Amino acid sequence: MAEVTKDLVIDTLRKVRGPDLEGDLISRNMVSDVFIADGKVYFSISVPSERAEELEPMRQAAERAVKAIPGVKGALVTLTADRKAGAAAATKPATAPSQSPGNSHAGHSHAGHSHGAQGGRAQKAGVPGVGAIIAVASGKGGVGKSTTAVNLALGLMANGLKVGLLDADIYGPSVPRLLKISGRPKQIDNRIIVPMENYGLKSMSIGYLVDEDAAMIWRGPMVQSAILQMLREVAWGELDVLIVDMPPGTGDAQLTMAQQVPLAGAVIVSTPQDLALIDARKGIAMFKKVEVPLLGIIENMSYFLAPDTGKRYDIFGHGGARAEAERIGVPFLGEVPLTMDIREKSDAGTPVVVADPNGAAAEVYKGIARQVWEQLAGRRARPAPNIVFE
Ligand SMILES: Nc1ncnc2c1ncn2[C@@H]1O[C@H](COP(=O)(O)OP(=O)(O)OP(=O)(O)O)[C@@H](O)[C@H]1O
Repeated sequence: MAEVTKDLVIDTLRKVRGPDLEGDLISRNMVSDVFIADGKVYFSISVPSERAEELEPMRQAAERAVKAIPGVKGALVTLTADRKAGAAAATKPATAPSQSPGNSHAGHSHAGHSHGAQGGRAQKAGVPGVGAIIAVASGKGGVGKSTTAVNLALGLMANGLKVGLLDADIYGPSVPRLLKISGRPKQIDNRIIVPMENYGLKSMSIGYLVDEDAAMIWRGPMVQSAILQMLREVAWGELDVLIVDMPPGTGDAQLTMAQQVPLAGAVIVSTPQDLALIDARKGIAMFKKVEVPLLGIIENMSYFLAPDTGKRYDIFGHGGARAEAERIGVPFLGEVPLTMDIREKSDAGTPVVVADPNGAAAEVYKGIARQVWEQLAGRRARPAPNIVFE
């Protein structure tokens, strides 16, 4: 079979329309460098950050077009925020005039810093047998939050801890697929649900309980009670840590959830681009509001790791999350590379940490898991401070 070349990919992308159906991706100069390794094609498309969501179909069209090239075994296309070359990630983002992470992006009331203190953590009872509950959140969808949550949970297990995973994404549960679990959980005493288990990881998800479309029509209060039930009426047993895969975004629903679940800490997943970082700041502001300690930021799809040579390429403006974490004084927990392996293994329901436990990606997740655990331990050793950053 003919070898797939960069020129061939570029020619194909000339046929993919640009935003507003004007021109094509190449003539509009929107495509990053194209990498090809082992028949798989990787590149990113620059878009104005405010149009990212709306341009998702364009990303999909590009991915489809490239996958259709004879000889192409796979394509991984991401959107990146439109940032002119030269605006190094390490410098303060020129597009973000906000003064502090807590103010301008939260979209909620700015009235006073004591907000949320009354509804604060003290009132929330823990879950018997569960040592610590940690939320994995992201400001926006599609940054790889669920993939990170699952591999982080398995990474904690690989470090010798007893771990559970609660999928709090009622409208788009991904844990059943990521852990390749189907069927319904058992009930004991007509009330307590036995968590489902695969790879030694106990998990609970709305996807185990109702048919796919059923939860879509639920309203706020039903969603909340479902979450609390999955948290409290499940026979988790003794766990060192329960990871909660939060729903994406930072709206009121997420805020309520962050308020109701007795969280010991939160981890924010972000991609390197400004676009996701702005959203990450919203996530940080949200946890600050409900006084949940921020354990740190994980940068996902941070750099591209070529599968054949193992060489690292910083094609996505890598480093944005680390710089942002440093700027606002939040721990930086680590960088996860963009690899076809992570995507394919996730999609097949065999997360890399179990599929290839000694591989490079698994080591990355295990390292991040150690960082998370250390952050948590560090915070517990100190007499619970209310304000955890700034
Ligand atoms: N480091 C990575 N390398 C390659 N692909 C990745 C990586 N992280 C996540 N992905 C892929 O990106 C896609 C989105 O990931 P995931 O579903 O975890 O995101 P999410 O933020 O939880 O999304 P949503 O908000 O829609 O639930 C998936 O196809 C996943 O396999």
